[in-house]
Amino acid sequence: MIKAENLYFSYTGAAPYILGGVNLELKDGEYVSVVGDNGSGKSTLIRLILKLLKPTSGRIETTAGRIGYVPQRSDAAHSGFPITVREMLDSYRHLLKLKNRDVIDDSLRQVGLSDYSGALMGTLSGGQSQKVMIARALMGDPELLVLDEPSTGVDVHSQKEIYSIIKKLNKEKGMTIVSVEHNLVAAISNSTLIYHLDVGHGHICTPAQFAAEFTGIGLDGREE
Ligand SMILES: Nc1ncnc2c1ncn2[C@@H]1O[C@H](COP(=O)(O)OP(=O)(O)OP(=O)(O)O)[C@@H](O)[C@H]1O
Repeated sequence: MIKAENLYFSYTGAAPYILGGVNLELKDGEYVSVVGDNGSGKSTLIRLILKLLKPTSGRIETTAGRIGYVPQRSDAAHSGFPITVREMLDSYRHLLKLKNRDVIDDSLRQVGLSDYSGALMGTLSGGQSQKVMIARALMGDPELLVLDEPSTGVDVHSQKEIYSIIKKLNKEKGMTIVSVEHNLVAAISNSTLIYHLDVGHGHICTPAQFAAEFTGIGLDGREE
C-alpha cells in the first residue's frame, strides 16, 4: 500500500508548493499511471515514494519492502562507456549484495533479452536499453516497481513490448506498478488506475473515467 496524508512538498521548503496537500491511498496489486501537465510534480511524487525526497510536511509511506526503480531514460548514460549488459547488471547485483548470479539471467529472461547479455550497452536500441533498465530493477525481486516515463525515446514496437512486460509483472506476479506517463493512450489502455495530478493536488480515477474527462465525452458517449 502507498499512503499519502496531507503531503506538501517544495524544493525550497517553503511556499509555493509543487505538491500542496496530496491525499492518496493505493492498494497493492494495482498498476497506477501518474499523469499531469509538464511540471505538475509527477517525478517529484515518485521521488517521495522512493524516499529520495522528504515531505516538507505531511506523510507518505509505502508498505513495500522491496522497491525497484526504472528512472527516465538517458541516451548519455552508457554511450561512451564500454560495458556489457551482463557487466552492468553484475555491478548492480554487487550493489544489492545478491549472492545468486542467476538473478541476471532470470531478469533478462523476464524482459525477453536473454540473447543480449554480451552486448555492449552503448550498442542497444532505445527499447532494448529500457528493457535492460527494467531487468535491473527486477533483480531485487521488487514488490513495488516505480517507472518514470517507460516509453519515452522508445520506438512504437518496443513500446508495446515494454507495456506487455509491465502488465505481465502486474497480473502474473501481482507486482504493484506506479508509472509516470506522458503517453496518455498507454495510461488509459494499460493501467488499472490513473492518478491525475493537477495544480498541486491529484485525484484517482479509472482509465474509463480519465478517458471521458480528457476527451470531454462522457461514459455514456454524450459530450459533456
Ligand atoms: N531538483 C529540483 N530542484 C528544484 N526544482 C525542481 C527540481 N526538480 C524539479 N523541480 C521543479 O519542480 C516542478 C515539478 O517538477 P517535476 O519534474 O516533478 O514535474 P513533472 O510533472 O515530472 O514534469 P515533466 O512532465 O516535465 O517531467 C517543476 O517546476 C520543476 O522545475
